Amino acid sequence: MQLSAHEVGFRYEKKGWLFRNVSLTISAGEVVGLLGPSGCGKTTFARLLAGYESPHEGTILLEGKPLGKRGYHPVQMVFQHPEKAVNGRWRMRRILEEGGHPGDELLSDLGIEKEWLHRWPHELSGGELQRFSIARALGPDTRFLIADEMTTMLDAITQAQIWQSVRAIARKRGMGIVVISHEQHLVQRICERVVDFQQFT
Ligand SMILES: Nc1ncnc2c1ncn2[C@@H]1O[C@H](COP(=O)(O)OP(=O)(O)OP(=O)(O)O)[C@@H](O)[C@H]1O
Repeated sequence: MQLSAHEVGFRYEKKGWLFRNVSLTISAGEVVGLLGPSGCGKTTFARLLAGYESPHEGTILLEGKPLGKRGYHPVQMVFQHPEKAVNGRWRMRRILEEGGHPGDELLSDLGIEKEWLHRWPHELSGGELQRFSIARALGPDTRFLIADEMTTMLDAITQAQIWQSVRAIARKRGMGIVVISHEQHLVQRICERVVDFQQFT
């Protein structure tokens, strides 16, 4: 299983090219880092990989085929601010089960306690809430996870715990991960390969 970008280019309306000629392949089970200064287009590129937007040039292929527009998307994204990604008027169980029914094994692998399922989002810490966002993104059909500054807001211990869990799950499932972060040391510690995105701008 491979997720690949072939000579991908993107521009926002009335602006010049944000990036062009991005060619990158991520294989099942691989952990790839994307580094680059703020504003160079990393999040935009991540949104293309996850199918939120379409490129103006080039193609994004999963296993050699264009990404489908319908059904469960096998490339899932987790963002920096979990509180923005959840409905504050739903309890955690409902939020978690929005896209399916994650098994007990996944919840325990991510360190999610059963008791948290009855709480409201504001009754959890940022790290606890981010574990739910990750669980929601890791449906059984997820093949690639795009972690866009996924642990930037968390303290070093929580950050390390979450990455340990996510990497273990990825190894178990053969899932690929794209790590987008400003934190060079984090990227270098957890990624097998690091791509400097600035070269495409
Ligand atoms: N919807 C949009 N419409 C117009 N311009 C946008 C839009 N979204 C982002 N941009 C611009 O595109 C550029 C790239 O943004 P993007 O968020 O992809 O960069 P980034 O590398 O992820 O930055 P950061 O590391 O700060 O999150 C920025 O200049 C941003 O202002």
